Amino acid sequence: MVLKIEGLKQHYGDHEVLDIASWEINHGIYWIQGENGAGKSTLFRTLAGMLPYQGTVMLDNQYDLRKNPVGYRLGLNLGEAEPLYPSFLTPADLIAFVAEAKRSPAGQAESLINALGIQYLNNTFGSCSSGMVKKVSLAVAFLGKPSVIILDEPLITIDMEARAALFDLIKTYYAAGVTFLLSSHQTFQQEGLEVTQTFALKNKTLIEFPVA
Ligand SMILES: Nc1ncnc2c1ncn2[C@@H]1O[C@H](COP(=O)(O)OP(=O)(O)OP(=O)(O)O)[C@@H](O)[C@H]1O
Repeated sequence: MVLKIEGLKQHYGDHEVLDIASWEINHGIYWIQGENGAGKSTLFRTLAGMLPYQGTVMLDNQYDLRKNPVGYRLGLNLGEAEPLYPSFLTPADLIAFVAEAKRSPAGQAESLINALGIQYLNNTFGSCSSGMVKKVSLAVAFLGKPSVIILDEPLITIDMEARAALFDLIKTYYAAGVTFLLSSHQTFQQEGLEVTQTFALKNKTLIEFPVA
């Protein structure tokens, strides 16, 4: 089991967004669909350990998000839908910082930077285009040796070249054993990406999609 959720509840104030009794996945590429506001980003942020939650989240049968936060966080990366970084920071600073935190192997950051065509590494985020910020956030999501990479709306704002590079990266990392959770309002099919299973986030929970 790569990822297992039990009794997961999530709310903002009185507004309950997630109520997932049980969900588990093995190695694969999973497409998480859902209407605007269904709770996809909330689920991903919860799985990334960014929000307090009720329930249990377990990675690789051994890292409980609450009990083994360091092992868990080394094993699961999130690329946010609309990443925001301090405007004074540079992509070079951010990538170096995350590479160290995620214990990234030598040369990995450079190869991701090249693959995604990230330029102007030493200009501040304040002067980067939104597509460039997104590319940096995608590179950062691959750093280290994660077991799971979650990419929330990975296709927004990036150009065709970066899109092709991203799908190559997903295929390469998947072949090396990484599991992906992807959300997108566009289909992945035309990119030649074989999705293991599709789920829809509906009525606060994850259901197999299409429903049999
Ligand atoms: N920080 C927050 N505080 C309060 N409510 C929030 C917050 N973030 C999200 N919500 C609410 O939680 C619900 C789920 O939002 P979420 O962003 O997780 O949905 P989503 O499925 O990712 O939507 P989209 O497809 O539009 O990105 C929405 O009703 C949203 O208004």
